[in-house]
Amino acid sequence: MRNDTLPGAAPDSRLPGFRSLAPAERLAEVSRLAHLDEAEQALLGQPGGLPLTTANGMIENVVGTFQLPLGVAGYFQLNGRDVLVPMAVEEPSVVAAASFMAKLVRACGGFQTSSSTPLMRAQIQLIGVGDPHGARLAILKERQAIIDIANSRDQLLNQLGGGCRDIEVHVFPDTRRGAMVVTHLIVDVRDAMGANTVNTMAEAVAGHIEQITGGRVRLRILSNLADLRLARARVKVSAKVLATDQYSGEEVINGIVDAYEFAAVDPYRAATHNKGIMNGIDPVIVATGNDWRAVEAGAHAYACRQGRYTSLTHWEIAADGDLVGTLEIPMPVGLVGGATKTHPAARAALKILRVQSAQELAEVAVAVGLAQNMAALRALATEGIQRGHMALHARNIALAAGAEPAEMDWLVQQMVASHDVRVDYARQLLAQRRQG
Ligand SMILES: CC(C)(COP(=O)([O-])OP(=O)([O-])OC[C@H]1O[C@@H](n2cnc3c(N)ncnc32)[C@H](O)[C@@H]1OP(=O)([O-])[O-])[C@@H](O)C(=O)NCCC(=O)NCCSC(=O)C[C@@](C)(O)CC(=O)[O-]
Ligand SMILES: NC(=O)C1=CN([C@@H]2O[C@H](COP(=O)(O)OP(=O)(O)OC[C@H]3O[C@@H](n4cnc5c(N)ncnc54)[C@H](OP(=O)(O)O)[C@@H]3O)[C@@H](O)[C@H]2O)C=CC1
Repeated sequence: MRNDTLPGAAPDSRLPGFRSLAPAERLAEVSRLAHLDEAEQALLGQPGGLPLTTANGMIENVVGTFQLPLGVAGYFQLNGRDVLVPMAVEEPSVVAAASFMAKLVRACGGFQTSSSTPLMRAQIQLIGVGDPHGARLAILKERQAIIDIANSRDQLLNQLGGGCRDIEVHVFPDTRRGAMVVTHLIVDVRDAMGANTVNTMAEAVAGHIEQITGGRVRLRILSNLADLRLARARVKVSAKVLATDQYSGEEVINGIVDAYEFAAVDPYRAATHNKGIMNGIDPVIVATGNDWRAVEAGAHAYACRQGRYTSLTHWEIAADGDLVGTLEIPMPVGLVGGATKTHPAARAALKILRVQSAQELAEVAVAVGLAQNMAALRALATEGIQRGHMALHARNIALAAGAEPAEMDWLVQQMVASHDVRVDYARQLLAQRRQG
């Protein structure tokens, strides 16, 4: 049984004083809270968290490793459970925004999350049949035989309670290359992302499908539109909690719902709105060694499922006046396979998250995506994105302008106070200071 009340767990989402610590002190604090051992702590503290020998085994033609900052967002509350969220990302204000929303949402009961069974689809493309609808029924008649062949390829997955569960057959009678009959294997991949698992099964059943139909199989590959593997998060936030110094809670709620409606009707806005959601999701996917291209592809394809690109979130006003936000998207992530097992920092990130199944990880990612969208809409619908974002971006600008560590805080304060966060202005300030 997991201990859901960590020693040192904050009564709210703040990690008191955390942001003013040095990185090594923050790591020591997270290690204490997440029970990281000395080896894990040393690994996260070293550049990139990835030894070159391991990197060399992961991809081809390795010449080095590429590093990203790893931050930790304050405690998210998911179904009553406290979760520290590691986020690997290059963009300023993302970790701050996630932490901020974790704090606001906690005051209203936290995130409610759920997820479907981890079902992935593999597609087997069949061509060269004159009677595609007849071929479809012939394949469906062999449903159990096809499932059995698929399952014969992964005994371990079967033992773990997963495996091929069903098939679907889709007919495209009229493509420019003639009729196509596409068989889907529906596979419960348990705690794997599942691409390799289902691809192996798709290749295994191809010969049988050719025998049944007399056609020719071409592609045998998973679909990244993982619409049967959904993770969901919901928040309900009161006007009181959302109010700012300048805007009442009701104004903030109406602003967020207007912003949502804009994204719901206009694909130009929806692309940016959904990018804001992925600002939360991708850093969790990257930190845990998962395939962010697969998650991105699935999310954007899902956003188009009604024939037009639209918002992935929904924002509504409940009967009691509270703001209700929901997000339901494909979340093909794993705890085994891919880099999740080989990248040592990814293993440490999973330990910080204390997730025990791919479904739990999927639920965390979707909650952080919803939080990130809420933070962006709250800022956009009120004072605008630039003040909060640029104040944090100012550190990047100061670095780009060549500030030394001792000059950093001073330079950031100067730029933020004058509402002018630009490299040339930063250089000018530095030159003036250095001239005395
Ligand atoms: C940036 C904030 C949070 C400032 O928010 P604020 O109210 O100006 O700052 P604050 O100092 O009063 O802090 C409020 C809380 O934010 C967190 N926080 C604040 N600073 C830090 C920090 N340094 N380190 C860690 N946590 C921080 C922390 O939780 C803090 O609470 P406290 O701990 O003080 O009780 C807010 O303005 C915000 O949420 N803005 C949105 C930022 C955002 O969305 N960034 C993404 C980049 S823009 C983009 O790519 C997407 C977009 C916008 O185009 C998507 C779209 O269009 O929909
Ligand atoms: N279009 C795409 O998105 C594509 C992505 N990929 C890549 O595929 C990789 C992910 O593939 P994936 O299949 O997850 O990786 P793996 O094949 O490495 O891992 C899955 C295997 O792990 C074993 N396993 C052990 N424990 C479990 C468990 N609890 N639950 C489930 N399986 C378990 C299973 O059996 P056994 O040990 O018997 O194999 C399973 O087949 C990623 O690197 C991704 O980038 C590849 C091709 C295309």
